[in-house]
Amino acid sequence: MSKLILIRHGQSIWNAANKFTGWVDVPLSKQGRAEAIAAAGKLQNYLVNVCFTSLLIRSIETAIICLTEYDSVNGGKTPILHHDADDPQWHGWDRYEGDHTQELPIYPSAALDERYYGNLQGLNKAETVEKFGQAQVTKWRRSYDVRPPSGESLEDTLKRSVPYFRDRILTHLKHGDNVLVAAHGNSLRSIIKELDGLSNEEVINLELATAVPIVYDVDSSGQVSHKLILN
Ligand SMILES: O=C(O)[C@@H](CO)OP(=O)(O)O
Repeated sequence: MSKLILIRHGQSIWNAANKFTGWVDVPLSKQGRAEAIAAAGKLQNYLVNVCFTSLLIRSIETAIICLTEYDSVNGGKTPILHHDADDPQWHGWDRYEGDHTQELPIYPSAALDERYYGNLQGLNKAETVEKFGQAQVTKWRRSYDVRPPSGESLEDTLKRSVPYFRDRILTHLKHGDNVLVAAHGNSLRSIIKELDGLSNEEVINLELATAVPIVYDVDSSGQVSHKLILN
């Protein structure tokens, strides 16, 4: 049985400032780094073989912290980021084959990025409620198929994150790898919607705390059989 570990990044500086963040590439706050270190402690009994993150630094920082605090988690291997070789500015290190006995691959992908928050990005959430009302802002933040102005709905996010999950992440799980996925509130809500079979209405109430690992058991056919939240 493989382990799938999902973790929302630790608190970012804009989480602390209560700002809509989306694709703005804000780093972890000091508290967020401490949360990620605490999460690493909870993962001490889980050996990770491969890791996936978004392109955003808050998810990468969280992954790196989780994978560098304890040798029992990284198996004594060095985590190495494998960047997207399609970028025209790419330096060509993808030609580096690596040594899987010494190195733990981390694959960053835009498919796991936070939901694009459009015109709300950078705005304070409380001030946005004052301006547009709680009902409208709740619709923008939590409904399944309503888009925030010029942004992505959860459904839009699901349409990029879930195929990536099925193609890339589930393939590793079926082959017996334990996988860490460090991503975002809404990219993970969309993946959990699929894994837990939540309806469009049920997912509205799904909230993920920062840096709390969620561990699923996955068998070789890709079936999920157990869910454990490491509070
Ligand atoms: O601002 C964001 O990008 C997200 C996550 O922090 O916010 P929300 O809780 O509204 O999905």
